[in-house]
Amino acid sequence: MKYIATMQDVTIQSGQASFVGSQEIAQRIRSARARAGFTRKQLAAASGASERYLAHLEAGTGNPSVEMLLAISEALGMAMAELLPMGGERDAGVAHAAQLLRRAPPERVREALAWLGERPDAVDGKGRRVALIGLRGAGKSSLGQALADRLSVPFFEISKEVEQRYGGSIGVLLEINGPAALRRYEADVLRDICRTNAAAVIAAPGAVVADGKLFDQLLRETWTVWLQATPEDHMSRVVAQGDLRPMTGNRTAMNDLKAILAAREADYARADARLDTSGQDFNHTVSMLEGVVASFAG
Ligand SMILES: Nc1ncnc2c1ncn2[C@@H]1O[C@H](COP(=O)(O)OP(=O)(O)O)[C@@H](O)[C@H]1O
Ligand SMILES: O=C(O)C1=C[C@@H](OP(=O)(O)O)[C@@H](O)[C@H](O)C1
Ligand SMILES: [Mg+2]
Repeated sequence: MKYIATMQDVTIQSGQASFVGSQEIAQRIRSARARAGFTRKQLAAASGASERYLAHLEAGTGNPSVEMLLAISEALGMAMAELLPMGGERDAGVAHAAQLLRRAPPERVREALAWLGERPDAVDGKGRRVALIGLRGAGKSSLGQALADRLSVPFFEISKEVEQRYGGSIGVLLEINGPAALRRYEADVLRDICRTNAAAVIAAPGAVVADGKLFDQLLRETWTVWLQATPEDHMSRVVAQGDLRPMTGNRTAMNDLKAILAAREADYARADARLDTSGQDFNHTVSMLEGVVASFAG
């Protein structure tokens, strides 16, 4: 087995092996897992690592093999380099610039691309397609359908389209074919919706930001709106629907929800617009959303 650290790097702290960079790898795995909305158990199942082993890695006391880091990064839908200190870049300046770009709003990224001589994506590539993003309970499905009705355009829910195309539930798809297959289905469904509909409202999967490629595709091909709500509203809306999927069997549900929101905030913030849906009734929110969308189309 190959190890990331050489023996000289390994120091023994209270009986556990740790090495230079182990804390940074630990932090990157923790935040990538929160962004993906995986419990430790789910990541263990998807990557083949044991829960106990993941706990060590996330505490900075594990010493992962290249093979294991690769399995974890694939389960999280990211490049292995993203789990390594300095984003896998050898030059600290390039690593810092890459980090800033990942967090920058779309217009700054377009400016940076233009400065580098790259042609930014044409704005009309988004047509009159609107995609709603946000955590479970934000209102992607319900506000999305209501907005599509008001605008008289078709409504698509990416997860439902995937299930239809696959011929089974997302749960079964994940269990049998794995997360990479789900990502392929989502990307194909989005591409086909955009190819065949100049105008549409699309509800993105809640965890869309965890898949960098899919999220980039969505930002390029649709006008995106981040539906925001307080953690309390997210929780009460999901509970009111009787669906406890993200929180099942989890005693620290509210803390987890807050951690997922915090971990995803910078990514959700890349949307073209945001709308706070908390503290107001549903129909008023639909009207506000209509106003936001009108500002895109002019
Ligand atoms: N102001 C509001 N904005 C959005 N949803 C609201 C609002 N007030 C109440 N709700 C309710 O909250 C729930 C949002 O859930 P849903 O649309 O399924 O979200 P998502 O698809 O993002 O998980 C719906 O049942 C909706 O009727
Ligand atoms: O945000 C998330 O991590 C999730 C959101 C849910 O999707 P919707 O918000 O599209 O219902 C569902 O796929 C799953 O519970 C994970
Ligand atoms: Mg939904």
